[in-house]
Amino acid sequence: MTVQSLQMDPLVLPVLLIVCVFCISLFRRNSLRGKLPPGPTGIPIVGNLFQLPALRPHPKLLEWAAQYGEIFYLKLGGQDVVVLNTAEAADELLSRRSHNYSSRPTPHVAQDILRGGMGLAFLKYDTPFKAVRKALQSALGPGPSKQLRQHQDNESRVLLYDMILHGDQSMLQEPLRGSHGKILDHHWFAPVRRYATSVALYAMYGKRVARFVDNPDLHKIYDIVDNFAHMSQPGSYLADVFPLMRRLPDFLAPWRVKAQELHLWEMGLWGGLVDDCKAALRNGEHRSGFVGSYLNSRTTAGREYAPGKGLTEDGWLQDSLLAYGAGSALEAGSDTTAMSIVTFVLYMLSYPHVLQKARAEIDAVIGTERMPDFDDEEQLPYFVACIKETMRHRPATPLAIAHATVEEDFYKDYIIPKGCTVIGNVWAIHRDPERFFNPTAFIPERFYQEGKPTRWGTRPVSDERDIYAFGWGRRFCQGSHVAEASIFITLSRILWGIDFYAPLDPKTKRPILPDVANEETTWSEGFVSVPHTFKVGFAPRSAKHAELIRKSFDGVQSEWQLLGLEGDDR
Ligand code: HEM
Repeated sequence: MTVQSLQMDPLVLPVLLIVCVFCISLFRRNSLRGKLPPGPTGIPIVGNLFQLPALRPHPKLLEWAAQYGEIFYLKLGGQDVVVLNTAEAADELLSRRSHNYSSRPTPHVAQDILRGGMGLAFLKYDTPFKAVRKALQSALGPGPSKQLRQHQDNESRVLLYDMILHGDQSMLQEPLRGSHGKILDHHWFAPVRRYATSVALYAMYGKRVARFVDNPDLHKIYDIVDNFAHMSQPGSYLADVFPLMRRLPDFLAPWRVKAQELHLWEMGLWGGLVDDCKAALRNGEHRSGFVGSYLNSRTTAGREYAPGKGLTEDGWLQDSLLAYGAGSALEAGSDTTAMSIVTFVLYMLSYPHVLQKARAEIDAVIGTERMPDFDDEEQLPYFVACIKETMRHRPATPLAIAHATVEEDFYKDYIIPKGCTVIGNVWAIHRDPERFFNPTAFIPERFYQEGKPTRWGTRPVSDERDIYAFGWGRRFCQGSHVAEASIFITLSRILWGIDFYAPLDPKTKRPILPDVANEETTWSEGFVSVPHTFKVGFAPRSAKHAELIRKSFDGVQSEWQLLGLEGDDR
């Protein structure tokens, strides 16, 4: 073909251009793939999707961490995924470069449809997210969260009373099912969950949970949490992984119709709680809690009426976004806290010599005339070390919540693509033998120095961190101050005042307990991995302890009355 003939054919130039663009993109893709972190080989189209158990991914990710080291790459359907397995790599990318690593991968069905695009935990890193996070900081930040402590103090007194009342019930009968078929109203997990939900409900809406047996409102909260956890699980919907499926019409996409229905059902609860705070404000009632005070400020700024799911022109959260912001915080704070308390009880029963040492410390500092208080924390370094070691050994969220990149980035020799899911592998980091001697053993002493207060070591600042149970950077758990205070006050008081014991095997006379090391039989699936129910009995440690617990429960009832809050109904 001559230059002359090329000039003559008008189609040649565009075809050449297309071929060039194709070659350049193929070359770029190949060179990019060459620089991706190493990882297991997948199969075409689905990549590694079927190699990773969707509901219990952390053991497999630990296995790959041992094989590939600090960073590895997976392809899950169309999604790039990078997994960070050392504290150094995760701190560098998720904390120090958090301007780029603070977005989220979006589970399409759970976030875009079920949550109407407003669920806080999966909001992209943009203006609405920043506005919600900033607003919530006024209730959950280090300073404001201290104002919640009086309430946590009171609710923990109710929890102690409930445990005494519960006695051996869990050991003597199989747990009765609650109204929605899942909540175990008469199992000892129920009063612990009540405590955690009540604290979060008060922090958000100035209300409390006064009963846990046959309480449909409480069950609805648990239903919403369960449902979201299930629907947001990777692998639940093909439409999450293959975007083309999102174009199917409704009659071929029943998941969309179902998620739309459930969105209305969720809004009934979260929107109703906001409406309730609005009504209280209009009636001139003082309501503590984030939503009440946010609405108060918004009204003063002339934005009383702000329907919608985004932000007003001057940056206030509109009603639906406010409803989901508060609702998401309540969800995030309920089961994580409750199950951290339950997990601690399981570990203390599994390691009686540790329980004995922690209790001896508490007894020596507190005595029998009063209960432990927040101010006692520095005097209880071994006990705090036990909490930390439990959170290290069994973090409630073994993979935290995945982050996502906003822009392409480089780490060492590797490229991290734009829009890549980035998992901070808490499970592998907490089991890194370079960091923790004999990591599978439960040894609170690793965090303990006699005579020195134990730092929590859970803060976002990388250099002061021991453990990563609350995640990283600009997505770091916003409720960590509330969570730590709850865990400290409830558990120090339980160890102080209550004897807890597992049933004994009639033949061996050994306690019947789930094995903490058995992943499948002891721990639930799901992104919050918690113990399956197990039997425990509770009794006051002495008549004196019992009297103090009962008196303080009565005292709290008077306080609820003074505060205009519902009294406990048992
Ligand atoms: C032991 C109890 C808790 C644990 C283990 C826990 C753990 C976590 C983790 C791992 C994350 C994700 C962090 C990341 O993306 O890097 C998170 C996010 C969050 N947590 Fe917690 N949490 C607990 C209690 C609470 C409480 C009590 C509240 C509030 C009352 C709360 C509110 C939140 C919120 C609002 C987020 C979402 C932050 C975002 O996406 O930007 N959490 N939590």
